[in-house]
Amino acid sequence: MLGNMSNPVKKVPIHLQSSQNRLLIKNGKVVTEDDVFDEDVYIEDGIIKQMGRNLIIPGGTRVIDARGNYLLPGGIDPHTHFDFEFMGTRSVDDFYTGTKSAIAGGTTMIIDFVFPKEGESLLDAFYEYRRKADGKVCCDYSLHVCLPTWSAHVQRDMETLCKEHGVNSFKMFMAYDFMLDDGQLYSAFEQCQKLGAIAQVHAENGPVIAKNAERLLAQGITGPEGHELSRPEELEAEAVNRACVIAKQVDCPLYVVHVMSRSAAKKVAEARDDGGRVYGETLAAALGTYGARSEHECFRHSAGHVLSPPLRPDPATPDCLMTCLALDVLQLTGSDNCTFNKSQKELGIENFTKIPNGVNGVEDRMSVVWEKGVHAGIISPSRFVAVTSTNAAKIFNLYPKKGCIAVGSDADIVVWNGNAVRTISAQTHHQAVDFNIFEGMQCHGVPEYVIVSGRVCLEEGQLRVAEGHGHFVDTPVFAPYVYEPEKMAELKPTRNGPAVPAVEPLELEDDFRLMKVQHDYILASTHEPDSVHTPIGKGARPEGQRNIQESTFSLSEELDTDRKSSIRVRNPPGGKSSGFW
Ligand SMILES: NC(=O)NCCC(=O)O
Ligand SMILES: [Zn+2]
Ligand SMILES: [Zn+2]
Repeated sequence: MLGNMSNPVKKVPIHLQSSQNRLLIKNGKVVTEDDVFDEDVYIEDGIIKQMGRNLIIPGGTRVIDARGNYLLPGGIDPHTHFDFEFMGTRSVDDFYTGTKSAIAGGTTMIIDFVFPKEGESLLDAFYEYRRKADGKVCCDYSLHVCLPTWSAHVQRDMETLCKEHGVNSFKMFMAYDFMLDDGQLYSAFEQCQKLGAIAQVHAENGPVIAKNAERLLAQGITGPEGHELSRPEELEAEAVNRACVIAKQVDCPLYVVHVMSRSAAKKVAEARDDGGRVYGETLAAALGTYGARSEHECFRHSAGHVLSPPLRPDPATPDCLMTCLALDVLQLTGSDNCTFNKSQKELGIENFTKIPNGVNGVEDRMSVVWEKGVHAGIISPSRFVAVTSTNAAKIFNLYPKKGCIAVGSDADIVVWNGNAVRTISAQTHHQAVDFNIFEGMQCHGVPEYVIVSGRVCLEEGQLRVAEGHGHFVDTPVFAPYVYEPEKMAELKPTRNGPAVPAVEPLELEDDFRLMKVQHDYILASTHEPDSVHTPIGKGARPEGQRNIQESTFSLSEELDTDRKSSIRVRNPPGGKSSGFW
């Protein structure tokens, strides 16, 4: 007997009857950082095994029809803070809710930050984060390590972390009580360079912020509006510049986390023009919203938008930062997901300096970047892939295991419907936090399927994550993209497999078209047929969308020769951006 009403035999969904470790995704448009092409993708045991048409595959393989949709490499969020003790409280999204939400939005890997408590060694803090995360993560993850102090012990632990624990990035703060001074930054950068690691900076001028805050509080400005007033964008730009100058002294690659303003982005561009190995990350928050909301009368609402560096009041900032991503002035997007509920934000109800700093974004980053970038006509789908996935994989030495769809790579794939629309809301998001800075935003770009290491975790709106399914992934030192960029051509996977002979870079004309939008220039990949990619150009924007000219920034009338060559090679340590500003 098969079963009865009191003891029914569970009906097994058809797709689970086939072997769960084999999957064929058919009829999708594979998007890479520099191409879009029609190929099927066959996955076995979590790895992409074959790509092409008319593949010969074993019987019993589950088939997903991705017709009309893109296949994107799963997003890599290089900046999250799950289960983070900070400003007298703890962020509410932990490694389970955080990675679950990431997957719901099309992100299949995160990189979090180990933050040592007072008196705790870097190594003990690292072990503690591994304990917190392993067993909870629903997708793969890696760890950066923060340096809240500087000492010989810290220096030794950095070496151990790099040599024995798969860490290749260290974050230093130029603000907060735990900031390093310039001499300490110099020493920390020097150690990073020696180890083949990447130095990351939170760039703000801490001492000047403290003075500003003191003055504002004395004037009776105690509410959330004091946050941005105490941290104007020139203090961000000054610190970015200082960090770049110090890194240059010791030839250390520098990654500027959360670039939040036009002024700071300009400093990143200048450092890159000057030959510096400098990489800039901006946030979904900075691209999807701006700072006017900190004047909102409701404390929850304005405090909910408090992060550092702050959202900027200039409404042109989001488009400016997106254009910086388009032009490779900035290379990647993170979320800086660091979420606090109403009662936690209220720790600062009488004093804005005590509002726990942080916002959401891990779930919505992909949709926000698609909406404000691709749908708005500023970046192509290929550039979207670069700034949401591939560049993070390259900088942190995870490529080509992560960050691309290629034979031999991990099967972290998103079947992405660029035309479907969803409305972001705290009522429907998967995060633990009770607020969403993107509340009400309509986003084109919805993941139809999210495949994490070969496992289908999202389909038909149903999220089926597995707690503990993810693994810690080592980030080896001396990332070729950072330390030996000339080797990148050898690493680039072909459609048939990982090993390739070096290829000549494409000529500019083959790779991009330069289009004039009234008085502004936009770069767009020429690889997408117009049938799948919104054409960019004067009058070509879908109805109701803002023309780029409404922003207060504009690009130069002509890009100079150096700029063109820097665009051609995509990652131009030293490519010029003169004329952009
Ligand atoms: N960004 C922020 O306000 N909170 C998280 C900590 C940090 O990244 O500085
Ligand atoms: Zn920071
Ligand atoms: Zn952060």
